[in-house]
Amino acid sequence: MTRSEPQTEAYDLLVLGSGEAGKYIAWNEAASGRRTALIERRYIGGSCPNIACLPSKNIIYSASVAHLAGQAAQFGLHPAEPGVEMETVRGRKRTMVDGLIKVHEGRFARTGVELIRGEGRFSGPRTIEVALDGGGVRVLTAEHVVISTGSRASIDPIPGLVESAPLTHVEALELGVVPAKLVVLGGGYVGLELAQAFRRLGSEVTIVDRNQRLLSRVDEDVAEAVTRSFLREGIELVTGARVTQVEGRTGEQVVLYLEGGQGTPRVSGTHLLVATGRIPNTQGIGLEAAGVALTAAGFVQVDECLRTTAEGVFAVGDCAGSPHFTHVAFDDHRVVRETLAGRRRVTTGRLVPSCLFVDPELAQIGLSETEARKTNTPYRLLKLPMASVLRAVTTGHTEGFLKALVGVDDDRILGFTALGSSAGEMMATVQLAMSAGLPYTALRDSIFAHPTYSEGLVYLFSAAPTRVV
Ligand SMILES: Cc1cc2nc3c(=O)[nH]c(=O)nc-3n(C[C@H](O)[C@H](O)[C@H](O)COP(=O)(O)OP(=O)(O)OC[C@H]3O[C@@H](n4cnc5c(N)ncnc54)[C@H](O)[C@@H]3O)c2cc1C
Ligand SMILES: NC(=O)c1ccc[n+]([C@@H]2O[C@H](COP(=O)([O-])OP(=O)(O)OC[C@H]3O[C@@H](n4cnc5c(N)ncnc54)[C@H](O)[C@@H]3O)[C@@H](O)[C@H]2O)c1
Repeated sequence: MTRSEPQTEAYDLLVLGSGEAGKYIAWNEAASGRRTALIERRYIGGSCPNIACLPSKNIIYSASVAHLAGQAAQFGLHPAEPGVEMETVRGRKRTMVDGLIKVHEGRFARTGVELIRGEGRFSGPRTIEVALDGGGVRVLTAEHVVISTGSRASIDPIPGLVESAPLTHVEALELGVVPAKLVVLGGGYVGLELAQAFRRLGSEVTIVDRNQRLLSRVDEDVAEAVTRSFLREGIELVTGARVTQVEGRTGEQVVLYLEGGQGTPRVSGTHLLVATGRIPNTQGIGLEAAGVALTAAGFVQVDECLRTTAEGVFAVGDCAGSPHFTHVAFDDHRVVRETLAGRRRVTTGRLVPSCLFVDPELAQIGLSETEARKTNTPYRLLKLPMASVLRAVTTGHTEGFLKALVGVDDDRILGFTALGSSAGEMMATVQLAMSAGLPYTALRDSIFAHPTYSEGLVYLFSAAPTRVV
């Protein structure tokens, strides 16, 4: 008996993966009348609302409440009996995620995007075969296709690592128990945020990183301040370490054998979290059949308008090698939207902010001091301790500093770093000034409400040495 081949169904637009850029492109195009389908194998709305940004910030917030509760006496309150119910912490996160999924489903329905649940794979140019979740196959083709398949946690080929069944962020954010002793491999964004959160929820935590210091790409004074605050909270750090072997199983007992690492031969724990970077989801999805080329690093090769090497096919977000942030993926959607509309918007020259959600928070935009020195860019340096920001004095959150680089030939703001409470919010104000090309004096001379954290910007920029004309 021969099985009949599924008929090819024609669309105006197909999107593979429902991450940030992909979903917005789909919603936008469908709302303007194009017949659009989006294929998603698991996470409605992509990683951000399901397994990444938002659930991690939800759990980080629970951890910060636990941390504050531990300091109750300082605020004149009777200290609460310490105790974290991780199942409740997880329940709060799950409720949020369920709500976000409903919001996404509503938007798919309202905009008229056909949401197809299944695993998609190119079978030819602008043609995708979908193995449907409920069984069966559909073959879809379209005038335009957007690849928005994201990335996943990378697991290095270290002997015994896979066998130890380590947690990635996905499993760590689903824990119903607080690990007694958590080893975090990788002290980057994911590692630092989750290490501090689990420490505050009650775990003993050790971070192991191959670099000589944490945050190797940020200015030394910033990295030192973050390191100090981590050590003060009792987080152990082993840097400059190469893991040669892993033994045991996560959830029971794991041992990491090290070379380097300031002479620490091994670290052990009950749980291992791997946070050593990302791998783009670009393998096994038939990109060869679609005529879509990859870069040497495995990202989809794109031009400044996010067009791939195949006519009519775009790639966006992590899989296209855009800086791995949800706000950048969102901007990728604008680039494709404008390109589809025949207008020009590009990815080059974007001012990309970042915010690391540790406490104190670390927000950065533009040029760092390290980059300025590397590129021989002259600058005036302004620095203000958070202890001089009156809002911080009222809350007691005085750790950290504000730092800005201002031009020497003009008054442009070249870069800004905030390490402190509400750092991300303060950065947004500076970012707006930078993108509008305003001189630093516009912030210096503004009237910001007192006492807000942003008021600190007035004091920071008032400290600028006068430009020699
Ligand atoms: C723990 C963690 C915390 C983070 N926190 C932040 C933060 O605070 N702020 C920030 O800006 N960024 C943060 N990021 C980064 C951010 O999550 C990513 O940059 C962003 O989600 C990338 O979006 P994307 O659209 O490229 O991919 P994704 O959101 O990963 O979407 C890709 C989607 O495609 C689907 N898919 C893949 N292949 C197929 C296929 N063959 N068929 C069907 N569907 C498929 C996947 O299931 C997924 O839903 C964090 C990342 C992690 C891991
Ligand atoms: N707040 C945010 O915006 C946020 C939060 C989480 C993640 N993200 C995004 O997700 C990306 C991925 O995060 P990540 O933390 O997985 O990667 P990362 O690149 O930020 O950090 C990886 C760290 O692991 C270390 N490392 C790599 N291999 C190692 C090994 N074998 N042994 C020891 N150390 C090793 C690296 O030296 C580095 O410090 C980030 O770059 C960021 O773009 C953003």
